[in-house]
Amino acid sequence: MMSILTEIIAKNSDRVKGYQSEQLHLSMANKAPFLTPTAPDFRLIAEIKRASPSKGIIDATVDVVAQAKRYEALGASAISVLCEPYYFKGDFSDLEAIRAAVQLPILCKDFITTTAHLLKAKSAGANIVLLIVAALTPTELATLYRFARALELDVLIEVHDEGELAVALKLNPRLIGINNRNLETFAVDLATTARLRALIPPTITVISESGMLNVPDIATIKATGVDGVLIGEGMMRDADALQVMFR
Ligand SMILES: O=C(O)c1ccccc1NCC(=O)[C@H](O)[C@H](O)COP(=O)(O)O
Repeated sequence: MMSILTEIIAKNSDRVKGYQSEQLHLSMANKAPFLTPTAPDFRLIAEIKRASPSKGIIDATVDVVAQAKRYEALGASAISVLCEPYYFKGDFSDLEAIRAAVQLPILCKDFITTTAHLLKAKSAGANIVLLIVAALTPTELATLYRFARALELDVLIEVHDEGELAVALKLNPRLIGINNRNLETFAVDLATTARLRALIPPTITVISESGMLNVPDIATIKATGVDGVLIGEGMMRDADALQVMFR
């Protein structure tokens, strides 16, 4: 059976190939870095997510700029924008519109497998990109990581288990994301964060990703000592209920 990651990457291959021939305007400096010494102890990366493979439609008609401004007002440290169109109903135009409207760092949430895709993310205004260990060979990951860093992008390297974490740590990264969602079964296990967090040196900023829907979920994750959380569905459904954890 094809894994969902393989399926998503295959479905997007024509879109991604198109980035190789796009004329892009690149502004090199990262004017909104995520990894700053003044960052709060516990950060929120709030995600804009119309739909997902695990949940279907979440909010197909969301005003992405209004939602981003809401996240900024309630204390988010960064905004994650899904740019994948087929499974998440996102688009790079969302990222560009949000970039024009808010000052916060923006994470380009996409399934990046090529350097042209990194250039596309940079030119759209992203400050952070996601690289998923499970979607890349170690050599591809290293190449894309170095290319992204040369573009002055922060890189969130996403891991799901100890094996992927060992691959990520070889890059001496500054930022690691622990995904609580098993991408084969879509099952969420928040204990994944506690297990893997204990294996990551304290110099690395660690973000727990996925499956936090309410304040007790976030409190459970905060108690593991991670530096922040990335929340999509929970923020789309009831941002006001969760903001108490980030004030
Ligand atoms: O969310 C999914 O169903 C999903 C399925 C397959 C690959 C990736 C997927 N999600 C991408 C993400 O990383 C999440 O959007 C992000 O961690 C936020 O998750 P959540 O708070 O559970 O919406």
